Amino acid sequence: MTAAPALSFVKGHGTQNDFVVIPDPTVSVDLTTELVSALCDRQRGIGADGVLRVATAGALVGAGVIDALPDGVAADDWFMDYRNADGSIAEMCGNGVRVFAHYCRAAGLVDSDTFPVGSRAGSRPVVVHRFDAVDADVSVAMGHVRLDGPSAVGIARGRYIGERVDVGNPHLACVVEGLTVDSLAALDLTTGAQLDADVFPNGANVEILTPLAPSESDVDFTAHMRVFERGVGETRSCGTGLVAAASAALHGIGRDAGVVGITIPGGDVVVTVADGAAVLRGPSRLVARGELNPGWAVL
Ligand SMILES: N[C@@H](CCC[C@H](N)C(=O)O)C(=O)O
Repeated sequence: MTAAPALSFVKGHGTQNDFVVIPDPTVSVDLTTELVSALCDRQRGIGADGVLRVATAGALVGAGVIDALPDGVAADDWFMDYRNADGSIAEMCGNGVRVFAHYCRAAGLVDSDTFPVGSRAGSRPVVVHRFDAVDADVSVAMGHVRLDGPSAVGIARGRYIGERVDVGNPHLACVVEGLTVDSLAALDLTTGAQLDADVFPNGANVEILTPLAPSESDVDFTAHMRVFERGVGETRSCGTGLVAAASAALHGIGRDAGVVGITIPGGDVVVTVADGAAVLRGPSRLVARGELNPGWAVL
């Protein structure tokens, strides 16, 4: 048993998908599974859906945290070293990139509103449309979206068919015919999502959404969604999941492009799909900053 180290942190969220941000430019924090789960624990830690370590890609390669620079990522790029609440590593986190970019801009790590954020899935260029110390509005170029065909998931006593979608990380996006906002809200996600392990050997995130409704506003369609995340459980939002859901829903009505506004329990985002790629736009809020005491948890 070891005592958890003293750490400086920032707490932030993107549509209530919340993160403990750990600035660690020298990569001196050993982000073990135990440390990450303690940080994310809502009773004994700060509480969050995940951890975002802030360091350059080059420093993370030098420390052996990542093996090599991922595609398109330069050594000097700020890199989002993302961990799920259970301590597992995921390739990408769309809401995390918004919060990460907001933190980098507000902390003065970058002096431009457009810059690349490194992730294990590759470079994710961002545009910070506006920011202050607390709030920001950020777009993330989420890269290539790959639709891989159908699969099924069991949730409570129901079985849902969805589209497998790779957004750098794996998803099953299920558009449910006849699902209303009320029946979506009533869905029981407490017992998790049972995926086909042969199809998803590394697990996946599962999105359940209402069919696209045509919109008269500044988006083409709207939908409502809930999500069950790999390594976390139900969260109030998932950026990669929103991109997967918008892409699958458009595909389901025979379109490969469109602007979709999606409401999740944590708020609203806009996903623009075109040319096999997507842009995610939404808010970021930096809620608090502080210091964890030495020995704040026993690991
Ligand atoms: N909340 C994230 C996704 C985080 C990773 C996911 N749980 C996984 O394991 O793939 C997002 O906003 O995209």
